[in-house]
Amino acid sequence: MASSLRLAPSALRSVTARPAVQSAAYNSLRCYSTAKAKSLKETFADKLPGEIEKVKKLRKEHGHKVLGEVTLDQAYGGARGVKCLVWEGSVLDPQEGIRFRGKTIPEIQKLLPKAPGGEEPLPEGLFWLLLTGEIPTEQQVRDLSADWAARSDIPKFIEELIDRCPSDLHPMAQFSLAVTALEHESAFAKAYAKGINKKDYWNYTFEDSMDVIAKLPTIAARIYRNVFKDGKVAPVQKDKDYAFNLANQLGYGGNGDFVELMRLYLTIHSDHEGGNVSAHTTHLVGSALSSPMLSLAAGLNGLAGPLHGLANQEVLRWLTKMKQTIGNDLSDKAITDYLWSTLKSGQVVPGYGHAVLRKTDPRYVSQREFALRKLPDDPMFKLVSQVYKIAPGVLTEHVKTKNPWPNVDAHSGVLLQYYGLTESSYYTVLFGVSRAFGVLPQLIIDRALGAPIERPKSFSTEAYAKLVGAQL
Ligand SMILES: CC(=O)SCCNC(=O)CCNC(=O)[C@H](O)C(C)(C)COP(=O)(O)OP(=O)(O)OC[C@H]1O[C@@H](n2cnc3c(N)ncnc32)[C@H](O)[C@@H]1OP(=O)(O)O
Ligand SMILES: O=C([O-])CC(=O)C(=O)O
Repeated sequence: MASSLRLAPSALRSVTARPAVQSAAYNSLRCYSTAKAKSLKETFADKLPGEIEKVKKLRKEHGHKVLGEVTLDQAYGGARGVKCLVWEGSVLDPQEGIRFRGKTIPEIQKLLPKAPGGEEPLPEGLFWLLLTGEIPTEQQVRDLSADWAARSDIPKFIEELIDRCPSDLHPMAQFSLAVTALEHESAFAKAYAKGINKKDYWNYTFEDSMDVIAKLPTIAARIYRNVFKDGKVAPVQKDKDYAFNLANQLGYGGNGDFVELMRLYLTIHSDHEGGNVSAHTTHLVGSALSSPMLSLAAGLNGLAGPLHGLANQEVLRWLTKMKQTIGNDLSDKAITDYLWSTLKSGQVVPGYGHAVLRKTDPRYVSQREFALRKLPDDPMFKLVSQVYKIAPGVLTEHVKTKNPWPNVDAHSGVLLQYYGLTESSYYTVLFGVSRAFGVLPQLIIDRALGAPIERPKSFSTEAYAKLVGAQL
């Protein structure tokens, strides 16, 4: 691995050449500052040789050390706790929650650049942080907004593909279809077909990742406007930030609080280390050198499952049904009874529990704080707060659940519905836009570090029995 990790001179040279798509709009936005800031690609390329050396040294000196043992229960139990993935952007502590490159959510809320007059961090800054480990300057973030806006056009055939989807095809299926179809634009796939040196993989992965992220708001908004509104999508405003454009294309750009919510939402839903279904899938599919488009689409298909990202849709539906059942009676007893009726019918309480977390998710906390500031009197927020008071006790009494506390999905829907985005079947698409900000930086890093094809070992039950000395 060691020698294959060195960066080809061609890859280093090409980082300074901006892709043609950045052109006019990009240059017009340079008015934010006259001095040229180092671009994201240059920053990453500068750091790369050091990162490669770091991993090389670590593996050379400690590669033989044992990280832990794997029990038979872990093999049957969804590989919970097995240490076998590398993920640079974030690490999840069961008690404390997520840290992005070592920084907590309150810290990144403080440190990352904001939009003029805004309070929430810009997701552009988070993407920069996840890829490079550095906090970008305001100008670097503005340049990134401009770069993405300049790359945002989607091919006509993808517009038509989305338009031809039946309106009762789930928005996540439409989203995944459109992202898969972006394969047509993949610089990585085209270069690979021609034949490229493996040391150049990251360069094409970077360009594809930037293109995909840039196009997601237009794709996501087209799905929303087709399924739920008049089918018309506003053009991307090239001088505005990413979250503003997403909000505006959805049809909510006139509400500054919703735009701020999108900035927070896209930032906090991005990354949750490498083992969750969407991150792991994107990484796994990418390890076969499938393009970033195909890898992300695979991850989105995983995010669309109800135990993962679709839980945000399930939470709002569950809360709405609860409201229909208990009406205005938000007493402890009414909520307790409803929770037990869900559990006794063999269903999960959506938005509660987690495979790793053992405390309230800090992403839940940051959304709750937003709600306390912006919508303290909203009836659905009051219901969410009351469930937060009661559910952990009920789930503890139920015994089964290892974590009785709420996760990110327990709070996101209530914020969206407050601003009029009530179509819960759409919610996971927004999660998917954000998740691209977490999984694509790692895909670039994977290719830059020469990560191999992923292939863990499996056994049949008979073979495991033999391995542990059991008679079946
Ligand atoms: C962005 C995200 O993906 S965050 C997670 C979103 N998903 C949800 O909110 C759905 C509800 N929660 C769950 O289903 C689970 O807590 C998961 C999928 C998140 C984690 O699953 P696990 O790591 O297997 O949880 P855990 O070890 O606590 O599960 C033990 C048992 O408790 C049950 N359990 C866990 N959470 C809940 C819950 N919220 N309601 C009822 N039962 C639960 C499990 O189904 C399992 O039951 P089983 O033994 O009959 O199979
Ligand atoms: O970490 C997990 O398993 C699920 C989760 O919260 C996420 O992916 O955001």
